[in-house]
Amino acid sequence: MSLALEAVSVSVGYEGKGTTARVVASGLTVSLKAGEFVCLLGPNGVGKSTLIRTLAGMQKPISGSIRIADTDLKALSPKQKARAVSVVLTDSLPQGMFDAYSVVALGRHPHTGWTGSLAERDRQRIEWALQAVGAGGLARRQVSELSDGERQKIMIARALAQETKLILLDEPTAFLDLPRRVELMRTLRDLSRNEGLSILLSTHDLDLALRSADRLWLLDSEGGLTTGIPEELAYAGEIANAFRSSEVDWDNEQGAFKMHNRACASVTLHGSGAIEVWTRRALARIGYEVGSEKSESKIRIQIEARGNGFFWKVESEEGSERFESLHELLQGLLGRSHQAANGET
Ligand SMILES: Nc1ncnc2c1ncn2[C@@H]1O[C@H](COP(=O)(O)OP(=O)(O)OP(=O)(O)O)[C@@H](O)[C@H]1O
Repeated sequence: MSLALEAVSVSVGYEGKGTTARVVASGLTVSLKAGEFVCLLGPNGVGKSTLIRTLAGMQKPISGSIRIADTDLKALSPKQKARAVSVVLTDSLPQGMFDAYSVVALGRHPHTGWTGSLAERDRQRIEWALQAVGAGGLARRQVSELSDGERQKIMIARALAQETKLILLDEPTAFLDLPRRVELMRTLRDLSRNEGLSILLSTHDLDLALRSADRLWLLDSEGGLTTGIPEELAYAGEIANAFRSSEVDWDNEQGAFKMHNRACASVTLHGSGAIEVWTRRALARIGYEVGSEKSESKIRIQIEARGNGFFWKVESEEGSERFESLHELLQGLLGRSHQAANGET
């Protein structure tokens, strides 16, 4: 399969004052296949934006070579580059007195003549790009009057209007609410599959990336880059390593980070279905660890069905208590913790 993008031994960073460069990440050898949808993940400040800007030819690599569709990036003229790769940066949302259609039309620049006048084909592509990101209704609105999320969509439509086979996006979901983030990821993934576009996007949305990317590029705080399919990287503990922190633990069964458990007591929990899941989460939130049946926990919580709802029975050395709601259960347990902390019996 041909490669849409290939980086060999690339170091990225910034020219320092004098001769020393500030290297952010080095020795990066990585590629993006045609039609592949890849998410770039990594903790704050590891160099995701720097890498995206470098791969897009907006800043020079400190060393190494970058090829786009088998051509050295350095050999491309600005117009050839604009036909080969489009970029969406979060810090470049459009301002000013333009309507959204005009901003998307700017994406046609590499395809129009020197007058910039739009042919029928250009107009069709602009319409298609607006529809593809669900922004058809925004076309005649002034960009200065759009929300950040709406302007983000317009910038993505502009990149689509540019009609490149390679699209690089830096945190395109940053301003979107959860349903819009899911929609956008799905749209981009479908575009890569249906239109054969190669898409690389950086994101902090780990869960969405795990669920939608064909492959992940994982940049760690030592500047190392690990790539692989999401499930293999998660299972092998690579994601946990890249985001290691004293505040969170990676839960390999849930495929998510959870807050580091500073458990004040252990309980056993008996129940099933969604109510069991949410009871478990509520207990974890107030610092109770749910142990297995074999654990030495002295508190046993049983969830029982009652009519359309549930009640919670708590058995311990102090006797048995019944709580009519999850809220009451938590109040009861917090009362116990408080008494224990004050040495009361
Ligand atoms: N113009 C610049 N000049 C010098 N250093 C910079 C410049 N821009 C960014 N940096 C530094 O480069 C490093 C990587 O920054 P970058 O923005 O690429 O990280 P990131 O992974 O995208 O972070 P985040 O997840 O917070 O967006 C940081 O230490 C940052 O301070």
